[in-house]
Amino acid sequence: MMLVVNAGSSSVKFALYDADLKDILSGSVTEIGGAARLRVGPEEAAAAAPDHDGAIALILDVLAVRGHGPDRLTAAAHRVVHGGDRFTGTVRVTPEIIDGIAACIPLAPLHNPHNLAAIRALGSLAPDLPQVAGFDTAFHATQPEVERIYAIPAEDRARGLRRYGFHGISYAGLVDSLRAAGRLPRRLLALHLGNGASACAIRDGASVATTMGYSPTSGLTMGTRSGDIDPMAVLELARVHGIDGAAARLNRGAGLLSLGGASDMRALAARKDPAARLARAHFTHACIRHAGALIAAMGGLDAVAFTGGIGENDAGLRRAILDGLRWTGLVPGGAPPALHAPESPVAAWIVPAEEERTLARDARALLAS
Ligand SMILES: Nc1ncnc2c1ncn2[C@@H]1O[C@H](COP(=O)(O)OP(=O)(O)O)[C@@H](O)[C@H]1O
Ligand SMILES: CC(=O)OP(=O)(O)O
Ligand SMILES: [Mg+2]
Repeated sequence: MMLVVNAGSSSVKFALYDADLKDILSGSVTEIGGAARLRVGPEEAAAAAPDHDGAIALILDVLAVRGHGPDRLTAAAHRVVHGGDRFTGTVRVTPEIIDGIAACIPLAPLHNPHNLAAIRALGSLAPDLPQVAGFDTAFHATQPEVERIYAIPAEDRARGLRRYGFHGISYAGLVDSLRAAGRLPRRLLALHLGNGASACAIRDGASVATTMGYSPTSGLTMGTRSGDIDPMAVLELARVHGIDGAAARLNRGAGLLSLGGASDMRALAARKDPAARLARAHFTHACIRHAGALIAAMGGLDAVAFTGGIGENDAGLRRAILDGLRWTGLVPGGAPPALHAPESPVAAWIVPAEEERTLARDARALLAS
């Protein structure tokens, strides 16, 4: 039995699979630090999870109570968000790998610490349990050099200052799902819209360009992250608030939270005041504007796919984004999971994020090799 742990910026999701990757149990702790909720299978309830460490401990407790303690596991697989230059594939966790993941913490402060916390918590409960790490950055290793590099001096580029891209486990799973359904188009615009949000141009199943770069702070407007902001504005923030203060503002105090007073899209959708509307409008505009650049980067558009908590659930926001893409020829319509009218030359789909299953499949392949 394999346990998969997916620690995102606002949630920790988990799934248990048997040796054939059949589902045994899955669940999540969401809205960590806010009105946290624990879901185990079909049951959902309010939970005490003030932070990610609390959420991970809660999940391990719940699993143990249900007879799925660490002693019953044969392997664990973890999502790790930033792999830097070092990790471009799934790896077996060793002390050196843990050091390598820790070295990437400054690049993904909302993620890598929690990814490591889950690895360490299981490592101390079950020291002999094989653990595997899959990286969000790996899917983007196919991007061309012009997309990958920033136009900055060579010595700074040599320090690893380049675009990496994230949500790669989600995009890889999405490509697999569409391919399995016989619907993988040549030029796909994929939007992973969750607490963290990004979009990716995928040509023939491979990443060509994406909105996130050096860190998961750039690109689209997010729950608490700014998305794109001029580098000189970042320096001004650092001058006024110090470097750590600027980093905290850009990662934890910006985005929907700064515009609408809440980071949670569902909460914003329920409000009708101007601040909530502006936050949703900024998010929508960023998606449409970046979509244009991504469509150009892959030379046109055959299909759009929405995934992530917002992408899968917020019909109003999806409609607004698709309306903004009518210039591509896309005609919104149809019945979910299809989002396009029968005559539309461009398709659109909802594709549930399958990060846990994708991690499990990769981990199983690695451990079998
Ligand atoms: N029904 C819904 N309508 C609008 N937004 C939703 C809905 N369900 C979930 N969301 C939003 O999805 C986001 C969380 O997405 P998720 O992918 O689970 O997060 P994470 O990035 O932490 O993995 C939150 O902003 C949440 O409000
Ligand atoms: C990379 C990233 O932003 O992940 P999440 O959406 O899970 O926060
Ligand atoms: Mg996520």
